[in-house]
Amino acid sequence: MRSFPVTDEIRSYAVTHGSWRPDPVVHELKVQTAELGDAAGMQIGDDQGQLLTMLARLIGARRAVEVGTFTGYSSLCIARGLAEGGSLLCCDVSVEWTAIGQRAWAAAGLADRIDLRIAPAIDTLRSLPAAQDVDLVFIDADKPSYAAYWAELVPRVRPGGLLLADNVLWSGRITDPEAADADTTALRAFNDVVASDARVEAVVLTAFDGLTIARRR
Ligand SMILES: C[S@@+](CC[C@H](N)C(=O)[O-])C[C@H]1O[C@@H](n2cnc3c(N)ncnc32)[C@H](O)[C@@H]1O
Repeated sequence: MRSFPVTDEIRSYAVTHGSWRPDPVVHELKVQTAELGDAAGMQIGDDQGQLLTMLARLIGARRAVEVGTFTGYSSLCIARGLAEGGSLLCCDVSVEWTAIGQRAWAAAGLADRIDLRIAPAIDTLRSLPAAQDVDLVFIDADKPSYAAYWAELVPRVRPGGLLLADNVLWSGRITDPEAADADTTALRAFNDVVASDARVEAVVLTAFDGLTIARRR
């Protein structure tokens, strides 16, 4: 088994050898996000963004749901991978952060594909129709609610659809016996829920901050 530390240089090399390289819209979005200070660390990287686009393309996603939008970069990556006529429902509680995203989506010509709901995500998800017609889900919000989001979303994902959950290895703290904070504890419980859920088949990528990819049976 080979593994090595992924430096910024390696990540940049990888991204420039993939499709969907950062363009001026993405550059401006990153500049505005960086101005937020520490919060900017919540934004996914370009390599993960390319993967989101590719996964959406691979399954021909038309209906997608994102839980945790922040300044809209992951949403932009999902939206650009949607099939013609596709739509993305975005859930967040921050008007300030998502306003940055809305400007980027408009500049990228993707605004008409994205429906932003400002409310606690659990309320938005519970208000969705029960129909099993969602193709792709990306969970990247408050960690203690991951299991509740999962419970709402799994029944709504169509067979062959994907549920993705970010940060599931939590910078390695997930296996640190000294780590007993609420987020780490919740992520451990969430990972156990996914691993024992017979409705999906799942893999936990050790890339990024840990990404679960679960395929609905
Ligand atoms: C890690 S950030 C999302 C990052 C984003 N996916 C990206 O890559 O740019 C988490 C987001 O979840 C949102 N959030 C936290 N608690 C929430 C809740 N209960 N309901 C909806 N959104 C929530 C925060 O406002 C924040 O924007």
